[in-house]
Amino acid sequence: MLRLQNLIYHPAATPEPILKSINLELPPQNLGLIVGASGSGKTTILEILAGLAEPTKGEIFWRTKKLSDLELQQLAGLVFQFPERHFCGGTVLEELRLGHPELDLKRVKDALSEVGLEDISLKTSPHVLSGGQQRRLALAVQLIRQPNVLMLDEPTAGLDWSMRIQLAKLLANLKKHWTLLVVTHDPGELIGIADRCWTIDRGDLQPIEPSALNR
Ligand SMILES: Nc1ncnc2c1ncn2[C@@H]1O[C@H](COP(=O)(O)OP(=O)(O)OP(=O)(O)O)[C@@H](O)[C@H]1O
Repeated sequence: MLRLQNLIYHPAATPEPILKSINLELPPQNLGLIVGASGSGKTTILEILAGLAEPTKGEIFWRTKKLSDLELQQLAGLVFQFPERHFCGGTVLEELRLGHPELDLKRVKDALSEVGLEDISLKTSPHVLSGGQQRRLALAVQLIRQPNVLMLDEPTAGLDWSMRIQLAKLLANLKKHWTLLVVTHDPGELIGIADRCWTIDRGDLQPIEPSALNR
């Protein structure tokens, strides 16, 4: 269970807090969906959970353990918006092993098969993959590290309708083994696979029934 307790993020330069005492609980093997407009604070939540920004106040727990920034970096696998823009390996294998040259081939292949890319050659350049395959590879890059929570920032942005459906199916499959937290301004096909939903408006996070997002 991931738990955020009274989390505030208020940089000195901003008149209003960017996150206003937010609370969130996400059980294991659930998909949590945070929906909010541009600038509402979605990416900031993920950056804090990935240990990339320090909250002003509040606590983050995994099960009963309160986590430090360093522990957060190990907890979370963050897939940025448009992750394919950040690929820097010359091949799929290099991309998966970036920062982890010791990872054995079995682990590489397991990560690829988790995202349905078991048939691609490890020598392929990430840049020649289709848009949908690139998103899958970006997920595998995080999954290979076996994070406790896989976090995705606008995972369906820039994908066409059929690729969005395929990605939603993949995420529904992944949550059988992993805990997922997704943030988006455009929930669409993600609503149907979400177990818990929240809306965020100017840093104010509130729970909402997934069915209410469809209205
Ligand atoms: N360290 C910071 N200092 C000042 N302002 C910040 C800081 N971090 C974030 N902000 C501001 O907080 C607001 C929320 O940003 P955030 O990126 O979390 O929003 P978002 O909901 O992810 O929007 P988008 O989808 O457009 O990225 C924005 O107005 C942003 O400029």
